[in-house]
Amino acid sequence: MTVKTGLQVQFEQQLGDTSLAMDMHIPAKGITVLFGRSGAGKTSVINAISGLSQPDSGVICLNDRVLFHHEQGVNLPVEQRKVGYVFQEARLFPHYTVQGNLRYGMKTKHPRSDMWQSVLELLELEPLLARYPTALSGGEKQRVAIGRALLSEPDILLMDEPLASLDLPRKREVMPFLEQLAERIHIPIVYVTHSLDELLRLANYLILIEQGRVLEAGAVEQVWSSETMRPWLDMSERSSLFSGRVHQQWQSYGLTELRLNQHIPLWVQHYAGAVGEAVRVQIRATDVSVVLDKPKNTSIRNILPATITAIRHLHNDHGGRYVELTLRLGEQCELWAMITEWAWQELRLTVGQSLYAQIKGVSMTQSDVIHLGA
Ligand SMILES: Nc1ncnc2c1ncn2[C@@H]1O[C@H](COP(=O)(O)OP(=O)(O)OP(=O)(O)O)[C@@H](O)[C@H]1O
Repeated sequence: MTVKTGLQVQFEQQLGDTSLAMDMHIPAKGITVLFGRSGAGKTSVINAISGLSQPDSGVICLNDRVLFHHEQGVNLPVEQRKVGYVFQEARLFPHYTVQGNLRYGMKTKHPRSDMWQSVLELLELEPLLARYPTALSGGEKQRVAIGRALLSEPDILLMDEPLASLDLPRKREVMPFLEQLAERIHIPIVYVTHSLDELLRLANYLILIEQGRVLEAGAVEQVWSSETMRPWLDMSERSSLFSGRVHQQWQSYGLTELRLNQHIPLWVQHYAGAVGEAVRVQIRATDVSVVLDKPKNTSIRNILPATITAIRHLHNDHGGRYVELTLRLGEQCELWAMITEWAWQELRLTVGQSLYAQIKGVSMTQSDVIHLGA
């Protein structure tokens, strides 16, 4: 195996009746989400990386450090792997204050003050330092657990469903801190989740796992639109993901113009971001319609030239019939539109046909635009 930066994971492991055969590369920076059904093998990957379990064969390398190499007999113990681990439950020591919990995992009792300070600031922990865990909310506990993991100065951060035990308001409270992590912490972050919402908000890179194997891996926008993702998304959730940037603000109308994949303009409801800020945009297939001739005098603000690249007939359990169109907007830029069978038939749509995609600016709200970085 050639040494690349980031994490190389290739191993086989028999766990009860399950045979795992994992092979993946995790980028050196950003959040990599491991996604898949219960029992697919996500936690087993985390355990193999951290050293909590030992594969039967294979190699695990973090940058140029070998953590596990079956043939060479290398199997670094957990404490030498420089791994930060955040579990579903915060697992704080109840008899220590937040400050005591944070100091617990630190290598030196007198850490570099800039490190201590930046973790406190990143996770807004300063006001909590004197409290005991019993006086913290679930979300606050998780922020302390993340802080404790970061203060151990790890080379990689592993997070196994860190929001799963929190209710929705607490999840929303912690999510912005997690979004910040990818921008501010320059180590690989591996994040296990079942939640599509967490995946959409946090993943830079996505690895789909099924029955102990990697089904698909790549940039989240690319994996999201792959066939492998289809079983996860019911019709109302079918959507396209784009990376883009804030291009201009039109304050008097409360609108923001984004540019998708650098050049495709998209007006959305006001998004509070600076010009140039990187964003991810989710466009639901049910919010996209098509028209053969460029419309005039229309209320719709986004009218984009497109070509049909695929047509798929779908039906739901309630007898509803739909047609899903894949529309090419530009190089590596595909948009889905969901229309009725009736419209498909009347417009005589065919693959290769040129037309216009229409997206109502008012249907694109703050929650569809996700901050990615400056
Ligand atoms: N120690 C073990 N002994 C026997 N089987 C195991 C052991 N650990 C895990 N397994 C099995 O290996 C498979 C993968 O488990 P793993 O916990 O990695 O899945 P997962 O994708 O993380 O699931 P979940 O999302 O439910 O946590 C499962 O079928 C599980 O039952």
